[in-house]
Amino acid sequence: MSASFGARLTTAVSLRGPLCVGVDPHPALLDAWGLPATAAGLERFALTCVEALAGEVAVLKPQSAFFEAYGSAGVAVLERLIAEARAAGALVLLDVKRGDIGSTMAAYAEAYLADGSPLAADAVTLSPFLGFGSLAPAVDLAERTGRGVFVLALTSNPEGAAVQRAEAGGRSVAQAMVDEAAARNAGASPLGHVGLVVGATVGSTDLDLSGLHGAILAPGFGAQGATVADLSRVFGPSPRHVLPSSSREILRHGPDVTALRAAALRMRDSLAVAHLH
Ligand SMILES: O=C(O)c1cc(=O)[nH]c(=O)n1[C@@H]1O[C@H](COP(=O)(O)O)[C@@H](O)[C@H]1O
Repeated sequence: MSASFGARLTTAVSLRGPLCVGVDPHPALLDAWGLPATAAGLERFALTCVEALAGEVAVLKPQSAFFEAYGSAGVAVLERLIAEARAAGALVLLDVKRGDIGSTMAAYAEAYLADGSPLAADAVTLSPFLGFGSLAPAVDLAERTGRGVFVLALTSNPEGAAVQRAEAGGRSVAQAMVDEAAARNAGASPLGHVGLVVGATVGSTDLDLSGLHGAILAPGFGAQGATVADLSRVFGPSPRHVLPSSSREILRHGPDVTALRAAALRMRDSLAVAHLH
C-alpha cells in the first residue's frame, strides 16, 4: 500500500462519514438472526454484514474473539470477512487488543499488519499494559505497510478508570499513552498512523488530546449507553478526528440487509449534529 493509514482513513471518513461499525457475532445475535451458533452461521452473519455495510461505512471492526471461538473454521471466516469488506471499500480495523513483548509482539505484528498475511487488516487495536514501547514492532510495521494501530487509552468499561486514570510521574497513564502516540505521529500529514481508543462513555477525559494528530476510536455507542450528546461532553464541542463505533445497536437490525444498512446510515446521519471533523 502506498498511502499512509492516516491518509486512507481521512479519505474514507470524508467520503463515507465518521462511523465505525463493529462486527461482533455474539451467540445471542446469531440466534436473533435465526442462525445456528456454528461456523456456517458465523459465515452467513459476516457476509450479511459485508453486504449491508462494507459499501457504505468508513470502517468495519470485526471482534476477533467471536471468530476465534469457532476455531480454525471461525478464523477462516474472519479472513474472508477482512478480504471482502476491504474489496467493497471499507477499511477494516481488526479488534484483537494485542500487547506483548519483543519477538512475540513482532509475531503479532506480522500476523495482522504485514503485507500478504491472511489476517492482515488496515489497522488493529493494541493494549499498552506492557508499556507503550513494547508495542513498537506493531507501530513500526504498521507505518511501513500503510496500516494503523489504535492503542487503548481510556476504555469504555467501568473497570478501566482505576488503571488508566491513575497518576504516574505527574500525569495519568492515559495521558502518557496520548503523549507517546503524539510523539509517533509528529510531522505526519494529514494524520499519523497511531490512533487511540477513548470510550464515548467515559465522561470528562481530563486528557489533553490537542497534540495527538491521530484518530480516536470512540466505542460505547448504543448498547453501552453513550449517545451523540456524549461526544461533545467527552471530546468538546467540535471533536477532531473522532470515529464513533457501535456494534450491537446496529447489528440488532439484521438479518435483513436493507434494515441493517438503514440502521447504520441513520446512526451516521445522527452523528452529523456532533460536528465531527
Ligand atoms: O477496542 C475496542 O473496540 C473497544 C474498546 C473499548 O474501550 N470499549 C469497547 O467496547 N470496545 C469494543 O467495542 C465493541 C462494543 O460493542 P457494543 O457495545 O455492542 O457497541 C466491542 O467489540 C468491544 O470489545
